[in-house]
Amino acid sequence: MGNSAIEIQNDELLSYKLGSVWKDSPIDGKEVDLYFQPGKLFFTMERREISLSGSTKLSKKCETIISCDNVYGVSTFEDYLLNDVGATYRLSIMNFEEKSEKFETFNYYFRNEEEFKKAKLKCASYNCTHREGVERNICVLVNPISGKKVSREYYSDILKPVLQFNRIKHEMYETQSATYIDEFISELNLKEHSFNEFVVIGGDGVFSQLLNAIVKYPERKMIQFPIGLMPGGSTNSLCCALSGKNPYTACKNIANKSLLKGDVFNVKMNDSKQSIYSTALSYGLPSDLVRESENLRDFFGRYRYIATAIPKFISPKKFPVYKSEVYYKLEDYEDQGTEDSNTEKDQRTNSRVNVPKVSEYKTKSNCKNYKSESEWRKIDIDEFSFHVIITHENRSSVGKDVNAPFARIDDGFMYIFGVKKCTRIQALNFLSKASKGTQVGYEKFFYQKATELRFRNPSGSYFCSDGEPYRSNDYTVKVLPGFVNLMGEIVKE
Ligand SMILES: Nc1ncnc2c1ncn2[C@@H]1O[C@H](COP(=O)(O)OP(=O)(O)OP(=O)(O)O)[C@@H](O)[C@H]1O
Repeated sequence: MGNSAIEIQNDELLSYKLGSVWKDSPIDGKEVDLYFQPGKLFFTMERREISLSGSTKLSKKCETIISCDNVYGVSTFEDYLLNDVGATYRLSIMNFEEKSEKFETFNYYFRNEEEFKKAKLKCASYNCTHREGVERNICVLVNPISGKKVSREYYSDILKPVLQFNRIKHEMYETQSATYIDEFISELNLKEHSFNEFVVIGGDGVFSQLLNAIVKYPERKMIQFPIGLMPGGSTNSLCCALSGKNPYTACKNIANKSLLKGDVFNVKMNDSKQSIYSTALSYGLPSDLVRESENLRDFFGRYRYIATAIPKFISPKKFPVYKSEVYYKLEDYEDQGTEDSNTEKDQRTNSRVNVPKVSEYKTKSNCKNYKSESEWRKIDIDEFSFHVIITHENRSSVGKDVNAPFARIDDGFMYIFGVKKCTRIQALNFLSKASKGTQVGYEKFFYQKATELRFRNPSGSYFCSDGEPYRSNDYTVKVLPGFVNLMGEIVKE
């Protein structure tokens, strides 16, 4: 927010006057005119009378500017005050003050009912309570022990005020144990609660638990519910792909209900156990680190992986090598109708409107027709330091590194990437390159796009998926394109 009379007066022709209003109070508020430049600004002009050599002229001075980038909602109210004022017509704008990281609300009281009704229509796209004609009702799941233990704060200080301002119904539940989500979903009575969306404030692990819990009950169609994420966990890889690292951006995507179809993958083990994952399936060093670091969670928190990794890099023992036979299929597809959807999506991004959203647009991943069944091909490497399967770029909220810059959550593919058998020095070299994002060209690095992967690993070996270890040496992984409705936008950094 700022004051710039000249800029606004030049731009005034592009603006729509919402009405003549009292600022802050219908009784003794300042009289101003409220303007709106769609996707850009709300601003007010103060009307003042100035005397010029005996005659009086009306002059206008810009009074308040609110950038749409910082608007988290616009609500309208028809209040009836029990005093002389009678009916009042209020338009409230929720603004995020970046410097103080605080929300503030601007209230404008219309003098004229007709103007208020027109203003309400003009700002209709800011009505976040209803999307696609349906009243929203969100089940918010908060993991109080994940990551830096900020999930509760993210709920009370960011999400809750934004949902309340936008009059979006929600109920919050804190996970009470490691099995809470599974039990919660199995007992959830949708007739009683009528939820139609989920929000997870926590890490990749709880999101994965939710996904696996809801697919167990296909008849309840919860997989159709949009799922929003706020980065309360240690790594928040999926949230980083949807909203970046900033909890406010994540909250805005939830308020907007900005939807995209996210790819996940399905893992089938030799004992026919099957699960759905969203973040990463790792084999080799990272999977050992996850297993070995779990008992350090209480002491080191999100730094437990680093605490476990350091001894591996300084120990005189041989640097670990992991055998693995990897086969992949890459089915080709035809892209249909993506031009329209991209144009619409670009317009949305360019408009810089915050809370309003384009509710329906085709996403890339629902527009694919597979052309041909491809054959299994073997990756020409048998010994690795590690390999990882992901469906998105795998950015962590802790560091600046991006593990798979070639992957996007809605591109319809998964990717296997990793480091071939290497020495300790080469591994350190890789880490240094990865921290600068230059690992893709490194000779020890490899990656392969795939629609299906099959693994044959030494017996007794483990892999880790979404932070959970599994013992299996024979497993198949298949991408499920556009399987889950996620609230977010592809992060471009
Ligand atoms: N109240 C609780 N007590 C003990 N464990 C819990 C509780 N609530 C959730 N959990 C477990 O915490 C684990 C980790 O959760 P989560 O993924 O949110 O955080 P994280 O591991 O810190 O972050 P990330 O997955 O992004 O690295 C999950 O396996 C979940 O089952």
